[in-house]
Amino acid sequence: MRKNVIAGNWKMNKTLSEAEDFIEATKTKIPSSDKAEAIVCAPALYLTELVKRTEGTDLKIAAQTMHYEENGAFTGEISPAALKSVGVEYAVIGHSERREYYNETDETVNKKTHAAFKYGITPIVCIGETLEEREADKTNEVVGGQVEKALEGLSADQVSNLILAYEPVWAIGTGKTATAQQANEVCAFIRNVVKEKVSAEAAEGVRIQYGGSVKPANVDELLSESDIDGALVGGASLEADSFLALVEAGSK
Ligand SMILES: O=C(CO)COP(=O)(O)O
Repeated sequence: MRKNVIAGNWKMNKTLSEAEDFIEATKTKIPSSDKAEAIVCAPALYLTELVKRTEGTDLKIAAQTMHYEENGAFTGEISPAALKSVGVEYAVIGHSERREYYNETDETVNKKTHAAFKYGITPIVCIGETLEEREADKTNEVVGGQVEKALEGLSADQVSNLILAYEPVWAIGTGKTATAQQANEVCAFIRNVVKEKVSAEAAEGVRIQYGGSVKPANVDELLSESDIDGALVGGASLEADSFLALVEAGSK
C-alpha cells in the first residue's frame, strides 16, 4: 500500500521565529503512522535550523527548489549537495510558480530530478495545467507531456520512489479546488502514463499528491480517491492546527 504524503509548502512566508514556533508546535504531534509521511517545505534560509529541530521526529523538512549542478557560478542558487550536507531529504521541483516566474522548464525539471536522486534527495515533482489549457481540453496532453519529460532517463526504481504532485494551476491559491473526482481522474491518467512509459511496478509505487486549495474541510474527500496519495498544501499549511489536521487526515 502506498503511504500518503502530506506536505505543507510555506512558499515565501514566515520569519525565522514564526517558522521555529510552528515546528515546536507540531513536531511531537505528528502521528507515528505507516500510513502517512509529514513534510514541511520551508524557505531555504531556515532549512538547517529546522532540520536540526526535527531530528528524531516524524516531521521531515523539504527545500522548495534546488539547482541541478553540484556547485558553480550560479549566484543565489542552492545545490543538491548543499541541501544534502544540512540533512534535507526532500525537494520540491518544478512548482508552477517556479515555472511561471523563474524560467523552470520540463528540461530543468528533468535535470533537477536526476540531480536529486544523485544526492539521495527525494524529488517532489510538480505538474499541472492552466485554466486555459483545461478549457481547451488539453489537460491530459499537457500533464502527460510534463510527466514524460520529467521522468526521462530515470530508472523504474527511481520512479517508484519519487513523488509527483498534480497541481492544476487554476486551483492554486484561488479557493477553487478541483473536485475529488476531477483530481482523481488526472492522477489516474498520470499513473497510467508512468505505467506505459516506465513500468507497472513504478506506476504502483509512485505517490501522486493533489495540490490546489486543499484544506482540512476537503482533504478527506480527496484522499478517499484511489489514485490520490496525499496533498501538497500552501495556504492551509501555514497554521500549526490546520497542518496537523491535514496530517491526521492522511494518517487514518
Ligand atoms: O501551490 C500549492 C502548494 O504547492 C497550493 O497552494 P494553495 O494550497 O494555497 O492553493
